[in-house]
Amino acid sequence: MGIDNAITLEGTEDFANTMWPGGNDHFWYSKTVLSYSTLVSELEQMVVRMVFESYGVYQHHDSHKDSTTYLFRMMKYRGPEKNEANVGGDAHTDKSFITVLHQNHVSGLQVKSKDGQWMGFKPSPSSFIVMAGDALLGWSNDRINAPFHRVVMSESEPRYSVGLFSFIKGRGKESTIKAYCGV
Ligand SMILES: O=C(O)CCC(=O)C(=O)O
Ligand SMILES: [Fe+2]
Repeated sequence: MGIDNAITLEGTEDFANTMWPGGNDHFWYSKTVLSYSTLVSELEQMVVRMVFESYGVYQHHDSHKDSTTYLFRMMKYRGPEKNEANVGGDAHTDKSFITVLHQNHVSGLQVKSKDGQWMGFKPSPSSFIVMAGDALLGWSNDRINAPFHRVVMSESEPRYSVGLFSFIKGRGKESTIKAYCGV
């Protein structure tokens, strides 16, 4: 399930109205998603500022920020039944510029290293995972890798995760690092 324009009240209310048509008690939901997405978008923006700064293109940061939109997604993965194949998620890279993931205490997310090893980790409910997506790979002219990742469920408890995905609206190659610096 995904919510477009997740850092605007219109976006979160649109979603709540679709999920609970005619209901008027879902305002708490829109407000909760809005405040979560807004806070996590500040983390995303801090990472973007660091990236722009480290490549010496900080002067382009404001226009990038103005054209950023956020998608919020909630996920639930149940534990596998006996002898059942993986019930998690297939390996993929994200289409986003940056993805910020947060989850409960049940492990399952694995990230593929550049040398092809799948790496799992012990999750912490007070940590966030920040990952580059395909749009950042393209923006950086292949300097920043968008890692393959997947969810492999082995525990019986359900795994809950939420993701905030940033996207750049309506921008093409004219706003990539190559266009800024020629490399
Ligand atoms: O559930 C997770 O932690 C990962 C989800 C994911 O990879 C995605 O939604 O693109
Ligand atoms: Fe993903």
